[in-house]
Amino acid sequence: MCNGNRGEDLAFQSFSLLFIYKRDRISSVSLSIFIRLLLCLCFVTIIGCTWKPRRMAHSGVHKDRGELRIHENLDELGTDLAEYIAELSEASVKERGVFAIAISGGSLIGLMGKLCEAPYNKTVDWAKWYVFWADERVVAKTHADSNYKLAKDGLLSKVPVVPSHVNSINDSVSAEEAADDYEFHVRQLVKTRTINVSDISDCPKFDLILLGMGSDGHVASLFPNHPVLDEKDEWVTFITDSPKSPPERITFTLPVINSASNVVVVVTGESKAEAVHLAIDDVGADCLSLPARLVQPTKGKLAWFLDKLAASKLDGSQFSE
Ligand SMILES: O=C(O)[C@H](O)[C@@H](O)[C@H](O)[C@H](O)COP(=O)(O)O
Repeated sequence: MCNGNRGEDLAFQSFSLLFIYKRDRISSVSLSIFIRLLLCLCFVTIIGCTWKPRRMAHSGVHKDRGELRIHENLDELGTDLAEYIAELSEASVKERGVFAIAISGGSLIGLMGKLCEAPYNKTVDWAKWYVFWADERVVAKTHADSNYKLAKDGLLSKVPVVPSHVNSINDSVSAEEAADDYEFHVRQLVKTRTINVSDISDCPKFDLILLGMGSDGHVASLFPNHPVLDEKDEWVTFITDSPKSPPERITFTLPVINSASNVVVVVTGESKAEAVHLAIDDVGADCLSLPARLVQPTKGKLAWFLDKLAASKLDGSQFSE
């Protein structure tokens, strides 16, 4: 019972006890034991009234589109996402001694914010993190459109990552040169196994690639019907005609995304519900051009972190608890 009645009951019990003590002269020892028990009862009652279990609105495994983690609200999604990333980090550091994570831009960074709070700001082995971008806008790193600036301001400046482990793009060259330069840099870190390598495709095998998704189903800077979706050899490519501003970007290609050990797609809001439905449910051939539909890790694990609004058009019959 978590309401005022409990408080009244406790007050009545305490008063009754004091009355009996005076009348029957109960020993002060028994009285102090009883009062301690009463205080413990109060504490347990208060905890019982305030503790909220971390509730996931729904979780399940889609028959071939990975794990769905659907949340009531952004706060709960952020808590679950932080825990998920922390667990992947711990497992990777244990296995490989490092955690190579590639992030995207957009609302994803804000939803990662709980990693900057207790306990993760202290429990995550941040010194073992190597941070990369799954896509980046070709603008100065100080520009408001920069994904590096977004992540630095919203996450990296608040946790003790090693600055030299933060791998941003060369922002002083053209989009094509920035893509070539970034790919060369990734190749060097694959050689040292800071980034793992896929035993199937020789692609870099990031421990985790975090993606957002647009309402058109784009992920990273891979947009619908764009030729870069067919890029099979390069690890990092570039576009100069992004339908989402700014126009010039570099991006991981699908072979790199699908070689990752873990891919997480974080999508929130009703405006994305149709794209989520097309990216996850079996809706026939017309969804195959959707970039998010083409995210299908070869051996890695795919997980979707959704709020209820983004998940509102999903066909629940296609996934099991
Ligand atoms: O550089 C970018 O623009 C992002 O990497 C992009 O892929 C983003 O993740 C999606 O557009 C979703 O963005 P929102 O979550 O902000 O809608």
